[in-house]
Amino acid sequence: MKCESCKIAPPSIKQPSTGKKLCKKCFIRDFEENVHNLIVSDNIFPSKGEHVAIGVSGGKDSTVLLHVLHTLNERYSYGLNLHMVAVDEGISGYRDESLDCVKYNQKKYSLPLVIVSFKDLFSSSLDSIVSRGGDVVRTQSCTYCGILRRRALEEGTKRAGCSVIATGHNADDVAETVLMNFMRGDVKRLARCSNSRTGTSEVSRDEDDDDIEDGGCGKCPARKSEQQQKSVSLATIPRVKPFKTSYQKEIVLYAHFSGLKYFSTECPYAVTAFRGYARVALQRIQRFRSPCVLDTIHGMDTIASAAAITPDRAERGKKSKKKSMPSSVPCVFCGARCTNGVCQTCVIAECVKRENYDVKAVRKQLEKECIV
Ligand SMILES: Nc1ncnc2c1ncn2[C@@H]1O[C@H](COP(=O)(O)OP(=O)(O)OP(=O)(O)O)[C@@H](O)[C@H]1O
Repeated sequence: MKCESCKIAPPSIKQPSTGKKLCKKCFIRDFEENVHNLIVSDNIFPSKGEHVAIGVSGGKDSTVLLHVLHTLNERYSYGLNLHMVAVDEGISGYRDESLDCVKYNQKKYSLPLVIVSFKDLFSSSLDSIVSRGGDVVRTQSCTYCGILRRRALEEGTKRAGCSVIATGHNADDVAETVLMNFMRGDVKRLARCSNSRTGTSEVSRDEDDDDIEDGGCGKCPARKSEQQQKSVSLATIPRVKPFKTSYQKEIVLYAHFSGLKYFSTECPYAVTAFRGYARVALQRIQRFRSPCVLDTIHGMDTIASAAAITPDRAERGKKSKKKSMPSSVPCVFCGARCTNGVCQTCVIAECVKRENYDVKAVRKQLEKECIV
């Protein structure tokens, strides 16, 4: 039997997305070409010379992203200046080990690396936030972590002098997010969550997250300092997902065939959050209808673009603008756009600082103290 692509080498794998039997070399090339095609068709990196911060956790997705972007940047002369940004949340026995992989890859690719830690930014590691917050925080640790991590990733991006963040979110992640937002009836997030490039200045930060369990903007610092004031203009750092249409299974196979070194242990705080239900549902449906992941994404893209361009919808949008879209305002602490005057990241950072994990109560206090 011969590889269905080159018709020369024996096949090593049945490609999960197409069912084609491919040899190792053709599989790798095909994976890379698919990512390149998305980068070109979605104009993911519009400017040559752009400084791109790759969010690297040491896990499989971001390790493969680093390798593929490095490869494609050279092969197709994108002219990108690649940087690595890692967030140390302070999870002992987990993040410290995955950061070893990050450091190994930093040497391998000789790219600049910035590491930002929760301890540095929020004066507490995730371990101590969880141990001080008890069950209330433990059950929502992914939400706390996601919101603060996103803020940290942006701070790292700024420190690295980059204008865009690339993350390893893959097709499975994006399809799960579409389902989650759909099931929550969160139309605003739904309209954006399948975009391969997000984070524009018109969008309220509180509505512009993609991988956070329970909302939150991740865009603003905890305290309004002179240096952070300067960062306000960077509160709109765009984020790109070059793996938006790459299956998780193929990313793992790619890492294996390319001999990439990554950290694969599950985070000790991983809980069965809402995302878990969406994941299980998609996995079950995939057994009967294998393309359902990409179909969900493409379906969402089509609906989102149709909704944006239908003239009658635009007309209705104008008429009902005031009612349907609460206008976004700058957060009083950091200036990032939000809906209530204090963005969710500042609220969460304040919860950590005050050691009061009643998020609603802290929000109320902050609003009372800060919004006249
Ligand atoms: N600690 C971190 N530092 C820097 N970037 C991160 C970190 N954690 C996550 N990211 C970025 O966010 C993306 C999605 O992370 P998430 O934890 O949801 O997925 P994952 O499948 O575990 O990713 P990975 O396999 O890369 O760890 C990662 O691919 C990476 O680009």
